[in-house]
Order: sequence, then structure tokens, then C-alpha cells
Amino acid sequence: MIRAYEAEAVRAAEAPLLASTATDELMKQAAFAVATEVLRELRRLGARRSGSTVLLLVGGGNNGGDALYAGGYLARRGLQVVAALCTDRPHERALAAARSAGVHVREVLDDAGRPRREELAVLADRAGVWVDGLTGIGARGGLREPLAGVVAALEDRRAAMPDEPTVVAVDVPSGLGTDDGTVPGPVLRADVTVTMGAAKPGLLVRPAEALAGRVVVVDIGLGPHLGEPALSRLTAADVADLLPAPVATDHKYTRGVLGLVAGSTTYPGAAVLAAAGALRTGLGMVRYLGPDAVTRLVHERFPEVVVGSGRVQAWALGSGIDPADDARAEEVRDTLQRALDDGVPAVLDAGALSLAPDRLAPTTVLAPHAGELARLLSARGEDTDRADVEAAPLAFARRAAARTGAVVLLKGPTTVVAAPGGTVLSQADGTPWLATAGTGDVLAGILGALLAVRGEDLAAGRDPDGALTAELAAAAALVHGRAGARAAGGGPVTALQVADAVPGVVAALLADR
Ligand SMILES: NC(=O)C1=CN([C@@H]2O[C@H](COP(=O)(O)OP(=O)(O)OC[C@H]3O[C@@H](n4cnc5c(N)ncnc54)[C@H](O)[C@@H]3O)[C@@H](O)[C@H]2O)[C@@H](O)CC1
Ligand SMILES: [K+]
Repeated sequence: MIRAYEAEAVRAAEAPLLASTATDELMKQAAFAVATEVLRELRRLGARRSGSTVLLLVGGGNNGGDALYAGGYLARRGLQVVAALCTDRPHERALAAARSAGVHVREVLDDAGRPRREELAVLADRAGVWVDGLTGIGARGGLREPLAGVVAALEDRRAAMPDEPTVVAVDVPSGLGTDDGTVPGPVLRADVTVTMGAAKPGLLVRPAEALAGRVVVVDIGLGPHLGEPALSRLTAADVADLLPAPVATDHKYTRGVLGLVAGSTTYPGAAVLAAAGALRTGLGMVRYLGPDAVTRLVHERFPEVVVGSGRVQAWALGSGIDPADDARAEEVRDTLQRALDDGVPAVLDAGALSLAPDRLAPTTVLAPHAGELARLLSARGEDTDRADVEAAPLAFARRAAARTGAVVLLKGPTTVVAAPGGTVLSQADGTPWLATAGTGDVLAGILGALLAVRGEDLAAGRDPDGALTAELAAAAALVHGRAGARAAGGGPVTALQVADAVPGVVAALLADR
């Protein structure tokens, strides 16, 4: 599990260490890790970068101090290091250490405190690696001047360079929304982010995540002082523990039964795809409820699907259903109400999202994309649109979970899952090739199967804050993403191929357990 903590939590965890360690000890540890990554990048870049300098971009806080100490290590290794001071108050001890190690220091603000763009451009051009120590977790809001101007000038320069430098961010790319994952203004995009003590939420959710590059977490001993994470990301090992692995005494009813209300004469394929997602994930049985024509189509593909109602451990509702079709809408509403009354978990996708009552249960998962989430909240009196959600998916997933009392799985290039009790997860396991019709139906099926298999643990109030439900939703996103990547193999993929790749993904995850 990758655990991410907000700036305040990291600061609080640092406090006892700062009191007990020597002056700047933590900063030097952080700086050493930054220097190590810079050397790794230079080695990787090889001859192309030989003879180039390392440019330190230094702001006025400890983030700039980290960069200066890192520059000192690199200068002692014989590298040409230049520090561009973008502040009139650099960290004094770190600056002295950098100077005495041989770092060349340049002031890049004029007397009025504005960036000297030409001087910056010359330094930027000469450097193969930029170390971004402008701001870290001490920054509040979007970058202000002069740093906003410094970042804008550097981004302009980079765009004009034939051979882009490698940017190594200290702790977080400067300007990025550390806690909320937003991009509130100019951000210096990084290739590598060396983050101290623990990951930060903004490094794991979009749109900020896309500017952080490869994230390296440096252990500076904060572990015992950190509490509950603000956000987590499941790894393969975590998901393996959540997956259905039958035992010898199991039979189809003990393994979990999923009720599926999906597909319509307009979108019959959605039923096939959701059923495929569920069956390929592995469960005892799928019971299907839908129009005869759709049932026939499901049966052609999957004769093992049982038609008609009966006892189920979870429901998957809504894929390929038109909420304007009154009879089907009624069926979804009735089924959902019974599930809520009986404490049976459910995943609500597509057409079911607009049919949900105001309040749901923590074992109900809403699975919208950004536009659907905006409509869901708008229908509950909030004035919001798709662009708002895409700019702040973490905040909107949390808000929707709090507003509905359900777990919200917000689909996107990174999936954000928020539970009403506060658990938040993010998964980025897929491939852009997954953005194709029908893959959402497969995801609903995968998640439905996981809910059904773990139905006993979720039944009637057993997951009151939605924490387990949210983990299962994140696990479904990981399985779906990996299946997509596996089926695509770097090229196009269809939804049914994604479902067909699921057993291989499940087997690989279980084998590594
Ligand atoms: N506290 C510690 O002991 C450790 C901190 N570490 C480093 O210290 C950083 C935090 O240091 P600080 O708390 O000094 O803060 P930062 O260095 O992140 O930022 C503070 C500086 O940014 C300026 N600033 C704040 N908001 C701004 C904005 N919106 N636009 C422009 N400038 C802005 C402030 O005036 C100040 O100069 C971490 O990110 C990490 O890099 C590491 O060295 C590990 C140990
Ligand atoms: K930074």
C-alpha cells in the first residue's frame, strides 16, 4: 500500500524528529536522496548529458535548502553545479555549505525582485538537469511572483530547447496542489519527484499527478509518527489479499452470487460486457434480469448465466440502461431499494446513477465518470459541471461520497475512490487505450463480482464507513486497468478483450501472493 499524507500531517510527524536530531539532519538526508536521483538520471542519460551542468532552482524555504545541500553533494562528486537564487532569503546554512562545496551561485532576481529572464534562460540552457527547490509543502495556493514568473520563464525556455533537460523536483513540483491534487497556477513539470517521508495526495491524483513524473519516496524516519493516511494506493500484493480464491469446500452459493440488471434493446451489449467482467473475475454465479432479446444475447455468449431472480450477495445495476425507459427504471429503483433495505451491496453504473435515491449505503458504490458525477451533484442542488470535476477529482469524489453516503468510484485516467467514512484511494493501473466503449460495463462486472464474493463481510451494516467497499472498488480498478494494459499490449483493445484478460491478471496476482 502506498500511503499519502497531507502537508500538515508530514509537518507534525517531523516535529519530534526535528527536536531530537542535529541541525538540518533531516534536510541533509533529504538532500542526499535528491543528489542520488540526480546522479541516477545523469547515468541514465549517459553521454548525451556529459559535461552539462546541474541547475539548482532555489526558493526561500527549506525546500530550497534541500536543493542547496543536494547541490553541495553533487559538486563534491565533481559535477558543475549552479544555484539560481530565486529569493533574497535563501537558507543560510545550506547556502554556505553549497558554496564551500564549489557550487556557483547566481542571483536571478533584479533589484525590484523580478526574475531576470535572460539570465535564467542562459543558465537553463546549459544545464542537463534542473533541480526544483522553489517551493515544497510550505507553499500555500498557486505560486506568487516572483516564482510564478520564474516557472513561466523556465517552461517557455524548455519548450524552445531541442534537448529537454531532466527536471528533478524536491518533495513536490513547485506550484502543485500538494493536498488536493489541483493545478492552481504555473507548475514546473517534473520527470522525477523525490518526496520526503511519505507520498503526498497531489502526487497520486490528477491533474497534479501528471506533472510529477516518477515518484520516489524517501524514508526519513517519519513512519512511526504518521497517523492515518489521507489517501492510499493499492499495490498488487494488497489486491491479491482482496481477491476471490476458492477453497476445496466451496460451492457456487458460498462463492458469491451477483444479480445483474443491465442492458436494454438500445444497448444490449452492455449486459454481455458486464456479465463477462463478473464471470472472468471469478464468482459462484451471475443471475441476469432483463428483456428477452438481451437475455438471448447474454446466453449466446455465456450459457452459464442464470436467468431470473433469486438470492444474491451483491447487485450490479445500470450498465446500458436508459433511465427514460420507465419500466426498466422502475426495475432498477425497486431492486436498489430492496438491496438497501436488506443491506446487500451494489454497484450503480451509467443509467442507474440518475435513478439513485438521495441517500445510499456505505456498501453501495456509485461508478460515474466526471460528467456523470457533475450531473449527480447537480441533481442534488450543487451547481457544477464536468470541467469542475476534472480540475479537482479528489475533492469532488469526497464531496459526492459525503453527500450520498455511498462509496464513489470516479472513473478517469486515474480512478479516485472515496468512502463516506473518509477512506480515499487512487489507482492508476490502466492505459489510455481503455478509453473505448464498453470498458465501463466490464468494470461494473468486475466490481460486482468482488462485492458478491465478499458479500458476507459487507452484509447488513458490516462495513459502516465503507472502508472495505472502497478497497474492493480500488481493487476492481486495478484489475480492470491491468487487464486493459495486458489485452492492449501497447495497441488498441476492445471491451470484451479487456474482460477476457481478467483471469490472467487474477491468476498472476494470486500467484505472487
Ligand atoms: N521541516 C523539515 O525538517 C524538513 C523539510 N524538508 C523540506 O522542507 C520543505 C518545507 O519547507 P518550508 O516549510 O520552509 O516551506 P517551502 O520551502 O515549501 O516554502 C516556503 C517558501 O515558499 C514561499 N511561499 C509560500 N507560499 C508561496 C506561494 N504560493 N508562492 C510563492 N512562494 C510561496 C514562502 O515565502 C517561503 O519562502 C519540504 O517541502 C521539504 O522539501 C526536508 O528537508 C525534510 C525535513
Ligand atoms: K519543489
